[in-house]
Amino acid sequence: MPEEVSTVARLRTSIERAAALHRQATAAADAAERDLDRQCPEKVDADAAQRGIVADLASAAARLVPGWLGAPLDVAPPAVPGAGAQRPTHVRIGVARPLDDAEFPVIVPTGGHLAIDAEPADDRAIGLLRSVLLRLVAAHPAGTVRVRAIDRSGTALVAFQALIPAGLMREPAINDVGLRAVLSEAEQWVRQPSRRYALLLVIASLPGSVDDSDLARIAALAEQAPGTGLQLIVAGWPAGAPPLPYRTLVSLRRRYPLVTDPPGGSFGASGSLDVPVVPDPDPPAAIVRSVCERIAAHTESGGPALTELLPDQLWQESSADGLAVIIGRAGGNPLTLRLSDLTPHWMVGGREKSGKTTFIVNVLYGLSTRYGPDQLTLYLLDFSGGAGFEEFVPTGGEPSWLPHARAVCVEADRDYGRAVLRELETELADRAGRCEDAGVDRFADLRKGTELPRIVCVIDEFPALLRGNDALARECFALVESLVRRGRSYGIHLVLASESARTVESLYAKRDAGAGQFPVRIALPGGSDALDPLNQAADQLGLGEAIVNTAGGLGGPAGASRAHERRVEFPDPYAEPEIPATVRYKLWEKRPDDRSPWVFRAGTRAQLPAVLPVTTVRSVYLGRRIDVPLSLADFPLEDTPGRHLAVLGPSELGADLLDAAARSLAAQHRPGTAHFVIAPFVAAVEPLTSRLTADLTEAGHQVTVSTSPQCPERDGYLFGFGLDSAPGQAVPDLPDVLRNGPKRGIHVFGWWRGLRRFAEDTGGQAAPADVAGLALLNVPAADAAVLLGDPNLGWQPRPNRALLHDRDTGRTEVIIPFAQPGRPA
Ligand SMILES: Nc1ncnc2c1ncn2[C@@H]1O[C@H](COP(=O)(O)OP(=O)(O)OP(=O)(O)O)[C@@H](O)[C@H]1O
Repeated sequence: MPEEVSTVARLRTSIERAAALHRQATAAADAAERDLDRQCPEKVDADAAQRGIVADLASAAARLVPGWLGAPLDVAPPAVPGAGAQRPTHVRIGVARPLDDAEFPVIVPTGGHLAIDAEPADDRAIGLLRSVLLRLVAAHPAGTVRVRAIDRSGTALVAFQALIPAGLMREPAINDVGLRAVLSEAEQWVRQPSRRYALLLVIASLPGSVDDSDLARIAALAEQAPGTGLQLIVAGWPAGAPPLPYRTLVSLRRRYPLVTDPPGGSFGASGSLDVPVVPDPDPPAAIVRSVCERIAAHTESGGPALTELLPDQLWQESSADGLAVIIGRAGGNPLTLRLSDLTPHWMVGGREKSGKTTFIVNVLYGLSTRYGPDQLTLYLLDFSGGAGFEEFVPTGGEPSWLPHARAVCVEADRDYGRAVLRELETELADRAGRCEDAGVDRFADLRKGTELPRIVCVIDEFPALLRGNDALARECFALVESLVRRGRSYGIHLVLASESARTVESLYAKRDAGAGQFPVRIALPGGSDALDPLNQAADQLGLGEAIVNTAGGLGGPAGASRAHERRVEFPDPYAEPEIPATVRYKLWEKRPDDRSPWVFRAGTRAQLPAVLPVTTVRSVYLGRRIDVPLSLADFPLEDTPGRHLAVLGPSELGADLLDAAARSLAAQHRPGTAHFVIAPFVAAVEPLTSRLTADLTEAGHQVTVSTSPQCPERDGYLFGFGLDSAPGQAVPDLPDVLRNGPKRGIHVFGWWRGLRRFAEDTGGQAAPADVAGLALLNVPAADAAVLLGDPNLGWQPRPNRALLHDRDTGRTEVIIPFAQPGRPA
């Protein structure tokens, strides 16, 4: 709302300025006439004064309509078309001649519309329309204006045709179907205007079948246009229809052309400009064609492309003193931004779909082409819910990856985010130790004696990681704060992006963190909160534009030049998707080794790998730990009392966990050296236990299936599926087996769907002493806290996660449990 108000206010100011010029002209002409009427002896002087005023008006107008906007169009072109740096605010429509030999330009604001009203056969209307269109097309910075036209004849705009292949204009609509398509597009524009482009809706003539509802839609567009970059230029508006809102009318129906007040302004009491007006003539078609061809050529090579951000040769730079990357174009030139001691971390803000991921992806291509993997390591975490970094990891159809990437979190999970932050903190401590040993305190100095890559960790939508007040959020917060504060000295850099960058304020609100740690702020559309609250530089950005501020987001005095702040245009790398695809492939081909990044997808099931580690003490493998390399979550089977595992919770993953445990043990035994006793107490698990039995038997193991299971005397494993359904006591002497089994090589693995039966079967206690391993699936939080004797446990059951507790080591961790192949995620 405030934006609309200020747009309307600006519109009004510029209109009033134009109106004031005209009022002065009228007043001057009136004064001159009065002087003449009085047959004043000073008539000659009055004429001179009047000419002086007209000359002043002409030069004032010239300032508002420089170059193409105001110059006569039938002579040599006034300037290179499309080279303007600013959007036009006014455009000339003709000249006013208060005296036969003195004239000044008549100009109208581009924030309002232009309606031209003439007899059907009067060619002056279409000539004026073409003249205004030409001026606007030529004066806008190349490629920043789009033209949509409606022209029943289909021929009025042929001279502008070169704009069509350049994507700046479409074939004019010639009938009501085309008209409605154009109106729909303009309505969409008004709802979601681009700040990068202006839209000219040119109506050279309306189709004969146009009806009142079409006219109402056009009028509504005119009404809603101010502030959106949409301007209507309309010839042949039906005489009986209500006037278009916000328009200046040039009426050519009368003997003398009449120009009405511009919207929001007034020439005087009559409501029109009371001096003779000569509308601009039709511009020569050759000039129109040449302007459009040049604009089209500019446009094709106009917007920045990904290739502009990339070096000619891969991996030529050293990161010892910092990382540098071209992020886009500012004022037509490439703009380089650094991750270094002075600008260690960047913060990127922008509303949903403002191009944050695109901006970051550009930066990643720029960095990874300049620096080799020995100079740069990347950690990429996407909490935005998109698939932002998917292209950097192997996928089904595309085996390549970014060789610099160590970990890529495609579907975010706070546990994995914390794992990455912990790894970075460990790395930071290691580097700090190395610096101390070497007696240096800058990364650049440490690098003199050793090869060590700089690390860039990108966290898209980082507030998702820090939000909340649970232990995990607090730990992440502390880790980010530590990395922000100390990373610069050890070559560790953060790029944090968010829709609401304010979250980060709390990071540096703490005195010791210091706002200076985030000197680089990058505000995309809607990303003003990445800047200082008083800095409005990002209020008017379009897609593909950003404000880059290297002074912590601070603006400066109004009107002062800001050396620390640039407006940047950055490319859409997917505009030509084969370019990033080729770059990725080249980088991958040049990879120094075959280690692909660790890829984390929160919802993806984990499966028992075919090859397991060889260890002195046998372990069961139950899932993946949520650490950076997603290491195996194991439960070692020492021979001490209680080395058994209880899987708890009704989730069907309970059976899968026992299955993984059995298979992992089978893989560690030579055939014939272990006895597996399988006890399926619930019908639903029988397909699974049948497959398991068959596979273990095929591998040469001794397998007994029974619902009245007996424990082997030595070296055997009992797997009870759904023990809570077992009639009476499922396993004779279970408490004794639990206590004394392990020293005979006997271990029990049981899945109880309810906690009470588990307690009864294992000794009647809430936290049985003789089962050291607990894997909790969907066990309610309160029960879990009691079971583990930890009121601050904070375990919340969730899909595809289990809580693994080893009473003997005291370790409790969230794991991704192994699931049966084909188990839906
Ligand atoms: N420079 C650009 N030129 C043209 N289109 C662009 C440009 N940058 C981004 N876009 C387009 O804008 C859309 C949104 O971009 P992107 O996904 O990068 O935004 P985002 O802010 O990361 O979104 P989200 O809020 O989902 O995280 C995409 O369709 C993208 O192609």
